[in-house]
Amino acid sequence: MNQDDLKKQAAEAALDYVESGVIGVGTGSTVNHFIDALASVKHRIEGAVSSSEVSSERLKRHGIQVFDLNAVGELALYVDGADESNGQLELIKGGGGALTREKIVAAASRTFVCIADESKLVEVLGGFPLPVEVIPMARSYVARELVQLGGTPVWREGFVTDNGNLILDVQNLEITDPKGLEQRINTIAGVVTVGIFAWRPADVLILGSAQGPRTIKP
Ligand SMILES: O=C[C@H](O)[C@H](O)[C@H](O)COP(=O)(O)O
Repeated sequence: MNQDDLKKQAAEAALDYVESGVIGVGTGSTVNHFIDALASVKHRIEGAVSSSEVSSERLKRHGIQVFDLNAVGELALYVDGADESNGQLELIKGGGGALTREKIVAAASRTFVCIADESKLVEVLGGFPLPVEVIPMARSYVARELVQLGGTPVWREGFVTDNGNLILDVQNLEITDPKGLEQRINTIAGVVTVGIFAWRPADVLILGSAQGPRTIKP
């Protein structure tokens, strides 16, 4: 099985968590499989809140209604992918640049089910360059501050987030204290969101593997 098959396997296993009402839907290639699978059970739900324009378009193409988060209350379920997860289900997210809306929808949801292929499970976060969304005028300042923290920020040139901001991908970080670093980077002026999800980790991690889907809870 290739990596994409494993993503699809994890995505389809997440359908077990879909009950009713409006559900939260994330962004990325694994979530694209989830959206396609969701279409087969769309009669169960009222619709979805989405974390990106790309996912909204895909949901609508399947005839799934997309709601504004402000128009619905707390969401029972959020399904999204990740770039890395540790055993506590603390995550790095934002490889697709959707981290800010993802963090908002995850925060507004009771249960966050993360779907990924098994290569995303790591001992220590930081092998994947950490995405940080920044206000455009703060790009150089924030980059200098991230260097002070021991990282090597690289501007994702040409990429603009759904919120009109920029992304710095921070290499060479060994994230031994995810909550501490999430908080620290959030205090840098000009940072909109850091892609560490430690204060709001996933509740369930479904990993696609050659042996079938594996579910991990912290
Ligand atoms: O901004 C993008 C998201 O955080 C994605 O969930 C993450 O990058 C994982 O993407 P994929 O499922 O394509 O590996």
